[in-house]
Amino acid sequence: MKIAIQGIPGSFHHQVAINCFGTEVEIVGYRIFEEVAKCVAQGTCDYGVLAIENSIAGAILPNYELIDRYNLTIKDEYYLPISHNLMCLKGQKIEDLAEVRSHPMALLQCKKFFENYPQIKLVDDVDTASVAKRIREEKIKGIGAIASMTAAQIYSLEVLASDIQTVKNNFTRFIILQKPTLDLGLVKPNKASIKVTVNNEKGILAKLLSHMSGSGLDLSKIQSIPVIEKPWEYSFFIDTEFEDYDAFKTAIAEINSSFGSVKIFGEYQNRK
Ligand SMILES: O=C(O)C(=O)C[C@]1(C(=O)O)C=C[C@@H](O)C=C1
Repeated sequence: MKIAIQGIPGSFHHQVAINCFGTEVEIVGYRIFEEVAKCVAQGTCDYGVLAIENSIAGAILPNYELIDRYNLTIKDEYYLPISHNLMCLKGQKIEDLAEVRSHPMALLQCKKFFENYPQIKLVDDVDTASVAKRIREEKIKGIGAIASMTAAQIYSLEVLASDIQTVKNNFTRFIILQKPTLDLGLVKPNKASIKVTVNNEKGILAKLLSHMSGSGLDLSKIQSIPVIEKPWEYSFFIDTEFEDYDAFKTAIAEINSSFGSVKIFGEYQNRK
C-alpha cells in the first residue's frame, strides 16, 4: 500500500502516516500539498495524508480547495499533538542564528517565541524535517530549524529550546484522502465534511444553519471559500457531527433542494 505525504521522515505528516497505517506501508514524500492530492486522484498512491487545520495557526485554506478540485474523498481524520523544537548544528548557540527555517504553519505556531529574538529572520521552507536534514547534510551554520524531536534525533541536531509553540496544548488535524468510493465500511459515520454553495438569497446562511441544527446536525467547523468563477460569492465548507446517519442523509437532501448545492467530501468517524 502506498501513502502520499508532504515531507520526509521526521515531519509531522510522516508521523501521522505511521500512526494511521503502521510501518509496513510505503510512504511516498512530496514537496507540495498539490502533488499529494494529484497522486491520490491519479491512483499513484492509495491514500494521502493532508494537514487541514491547526489549533494555533488556523485553517490551511488552499488544502480545502485541493480536495474540491481533485474530487477527493475524506476517509478519516487524525488529531496529532504538535510539539515544536528549535534545533541547529551541534555546538551552535541561539545567538549564532541569523535565520530559522520551517514549514510556514510551524513558523506561525512559534511566532511568539521569536519575539524575544528580533535578530532572527523567520523563513518559509518546504517542511519541518527537510530543513533539519539540510542543515545536517550541508553542515549549515547560522541557520536553525523548527521541527519535531524525532527530526532532531534522525538528523543528529542539537535542540536549543523545546516546546516553543505559543501554547503547549497544540494540535493539527489531518485528513486521510482517497479516490471517491461508495464503501462506507461497517460502522455508520457520525461526522461529515460538505461544501454548500448557497443560493444568493437574503438570510440564506442563517436559514441553512438553523435547518441543520433542527435536523440534529452539530456544526463543528464552517469556513467560507471564494467561488473563483463568481467574484464575491462564497461556498461554505462545513464539518458536521451527528448521531443519526439517516437524519443526516435526509438533511442533505433537503439542503440540496431548498438552500443550494451540496458536495459531500467525506463521511467518517469523529476522532476528536
Ligand atoms: O512540515 C511538517 O513537518 C508537516 O508535516 C507540515 C505541518 C502542516 O502542514 O501544518 C504539519 C503539522 C504542523 O502543523 C506543522 C507543519
